Amino acid sequence: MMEVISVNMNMITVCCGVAVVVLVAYGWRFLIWAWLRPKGIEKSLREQGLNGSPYKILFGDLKEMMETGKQAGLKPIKLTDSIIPRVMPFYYTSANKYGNMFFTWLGSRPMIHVTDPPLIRQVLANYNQFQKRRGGNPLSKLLASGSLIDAEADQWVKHRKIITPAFHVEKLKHMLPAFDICCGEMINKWEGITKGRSCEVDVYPHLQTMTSDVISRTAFGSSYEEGRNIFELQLEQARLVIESTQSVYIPGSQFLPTKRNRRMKEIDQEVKSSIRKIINKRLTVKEKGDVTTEDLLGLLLDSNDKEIKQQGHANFGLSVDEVIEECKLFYLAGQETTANLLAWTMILLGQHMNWQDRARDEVLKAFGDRKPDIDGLNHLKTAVFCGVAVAVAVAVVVVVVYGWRFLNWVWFRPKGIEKSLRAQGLNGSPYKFLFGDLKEMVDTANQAKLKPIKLTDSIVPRVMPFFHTAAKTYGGSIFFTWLGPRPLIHVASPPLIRQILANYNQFQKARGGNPLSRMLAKGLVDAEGDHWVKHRKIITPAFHVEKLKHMLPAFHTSCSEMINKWEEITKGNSCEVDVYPHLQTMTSDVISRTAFGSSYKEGRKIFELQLEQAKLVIESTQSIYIPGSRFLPTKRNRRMKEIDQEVKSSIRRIINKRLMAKEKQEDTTEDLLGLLLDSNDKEIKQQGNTNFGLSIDEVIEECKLFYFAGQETTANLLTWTMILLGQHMNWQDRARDEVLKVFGDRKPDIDGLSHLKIINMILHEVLRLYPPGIALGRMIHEEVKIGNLTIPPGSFLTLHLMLLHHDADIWGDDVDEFNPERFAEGVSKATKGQASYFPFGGGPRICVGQTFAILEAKLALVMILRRFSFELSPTYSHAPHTIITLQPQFGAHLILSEL
Ligand code: HEM
Repeated sequence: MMEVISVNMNMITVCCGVAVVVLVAYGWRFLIWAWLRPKGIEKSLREQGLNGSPYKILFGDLKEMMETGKQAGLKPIKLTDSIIPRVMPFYYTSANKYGNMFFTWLGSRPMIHVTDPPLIRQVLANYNQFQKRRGGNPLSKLLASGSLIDAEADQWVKHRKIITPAFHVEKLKHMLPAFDICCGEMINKWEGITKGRSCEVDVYPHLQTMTSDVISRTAFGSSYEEGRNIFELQLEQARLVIESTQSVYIPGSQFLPTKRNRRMKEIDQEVKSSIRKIINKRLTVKEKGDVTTEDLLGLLLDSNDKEIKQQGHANFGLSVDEVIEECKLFYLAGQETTANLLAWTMILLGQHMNWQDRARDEVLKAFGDRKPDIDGLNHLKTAVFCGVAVAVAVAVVVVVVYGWRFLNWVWFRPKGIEKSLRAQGLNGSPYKFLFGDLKEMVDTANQAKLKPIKLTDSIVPRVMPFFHTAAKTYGGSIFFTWLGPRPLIHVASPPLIRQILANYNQFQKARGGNPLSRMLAKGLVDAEGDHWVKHRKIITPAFHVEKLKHMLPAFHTSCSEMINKWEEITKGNSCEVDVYPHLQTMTSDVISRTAFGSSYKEGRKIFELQLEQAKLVIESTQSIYIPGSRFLPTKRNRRMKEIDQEVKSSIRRIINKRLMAKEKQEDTTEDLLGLLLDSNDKEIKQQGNTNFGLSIDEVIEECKLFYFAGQETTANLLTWTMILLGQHMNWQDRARDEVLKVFGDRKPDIDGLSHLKIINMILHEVLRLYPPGIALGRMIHEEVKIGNLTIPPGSFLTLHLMLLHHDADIWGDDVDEFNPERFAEGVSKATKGQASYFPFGGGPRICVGQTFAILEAKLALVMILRRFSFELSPTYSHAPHTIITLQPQFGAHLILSEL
């Protein structure tokens, strides 16, 4: 139960709170990065006389770049037009406006544009100072990482030194036959198309195939066929990389086992192992003393060997992995560039026939019908070399496409929602960029936790300081604040809360945040729709009071063990004890026994593992959650997976044992697991299909949930009860009198427990003042009406049980006092008929373990009251706070006196 409360209500108040704390911690850094730093840089650049565009928060010029790019791409240009305004429209306009050296903004980073030749020369000459650009989607590194194009500093020097000889003109000479073959194949194809006549051909793909063929042959020579296969794989890889850069890159997402990621890794491995095979073959040939230097790979290996020999150490050479990366790079760097050069050359010569004629004359003069050789080629003057640099702006465009969406999410949408909520008469805090109210929430919570309060103070301002103030400022029963850019609608109005809880399909459990927390609790508490209906139907019978009867002995054993411990501590006298950890152990023991019965010992081990898991989950939510990071093999992640598997396999073992006993017709229905399996069987038989039952995995999740939902909630209820009875001795005496009257020295039974009126009133009052779950969290997936208000999709809802329970208009002026008398005639009398008391939630999703928890608490109180009198110790500090559930921050120190 308590877990349920935690998961649900505190989805908002706690889990989100943690995320908020983390976000806020980085808020200042973010502000510097997104605003203060760029504005400072802009000022300094302008002071130095540089012109440029004014910085616009976060996105800089991205929007304009994207829009002008899109616009320019809409229509072709005239053959006589300059291509610059079409290819780079934003820079073209900026250069016209700001001169030949200026700045614009790539998001919050300045981009300095240099078009002045001496400056460009200076930048290119100082390769160490002006390094290659980095960042973006790391998947693109699958194409060419660790190679020359990507290396810097010493690494670059080494690679360049080894690779350069392979491209020496003397070596290239030997590659002419390969060029010749590839080009011959293309020309044969064209002849096949034209068949001696004229024919339209899109030459671009042909030229691309030809240049890729050239790389396969020149790089891998005799292993040309394998090389071709590698090229095809690299081509597929390039397509996948481009595809992946067209969706927003989420750090860590490359580790997700998506179809695309798996294929990319497969290709990477296949390419590497193919190249490795070629290299190994080549190295074996080399060892035999055969000449292997006719292709780029051979030349590279040769040059590498020479360098190692010259320097006397293998560190000066390239490793096999580095050679592999260089081979991959040959394709990436050498294929499309050359294909483009040839394509533009053909387009221009197709337009300027005089130049085509001049070039042809020159070729015929130089070679006639001879095969072209290197000397002849060097003497061709007309074949103009035009360097092409086309592909640079792609990454920028991708960033820009998503820039607009982000801006909408972080500013325009929340501002629109705020306007619409206010127009409907709802009050709330003004939206603040990106973080909403997160910073204030965290600051006020931290502040409130610093000191304890007086026993007579209201606990609301300490437990939920921000919402308490917000409720006062914006008018109580419904208002809004901001959880980052998402609206958080706070509801503390009894009819509205009833409406929301009744419509469990429209108002679903809050989701999001760190998915690791789902390792703790899935099952019923987390299910929605039909799935929830099925689970709830199967689980409910296990919590029927008739079944719970049989669990009393387990409650009794666990409680006796705790009392024995207290007796050992007090030794017949009085003694101060922090009862909080004892009560926690007791309630966890109760779950182990009631859930797993005869397998109690294994159950206990499972609980310990779950406890460790909870600690690791809390730890993990205290660092920024990076989507996908849970797949990283960190120590914590590995331990969490280990625990998850161990817990699951332990529960699976218990279940299998139970199923075998069932087959032998032994009675196995004495504990929650047995009852659950029984109910599951019945449902399957009734419906005639296993789909209507729970799978073993689902049963496992429900068992885990028993710990998560039932342990801490009940421990807190008992702890606050002891604290309040230790403070209000008159109520402690009245409770003890009742216990002695009903049971005397008898073992408590279910009938007696249901006749404890005073204790019932006390528990109600404790749950009113100290509900283990202080609020319930919900979220809206589609636009919905709450009362007269239209609430937009994506909103979070917080149903404030605690605010309702502490509302003086409902409970009267003594609202903050402990007065169980108010429940003397039942809950509806106490609430004056208003639905204002929800310690166990409400509607169809009301706590399934409510009776279980109350029975357990009653039995424990009976046993404690009969054995001990207790009062608050002078060392007790009153400091209620929430870590998922409402807990005593500094423990529950009581003086226990044996009776
Ligand atoms: C004092 C003790 C407890 C309190 C105050 C409590 C409170 C709650 C609340 C408020 C909810 C509703 C959450 C929501 O609607 O978002 C809930 C649900 C639930 N509780 Fe409890 N709970 C307690 C003990 C237990 C125990 C002992 C168990 C089981 C052993 C349990 C199991 C559950 C489950 C499975 C749900 C989910 C029900 C559903 O979604 O259908 N709870 N609890």
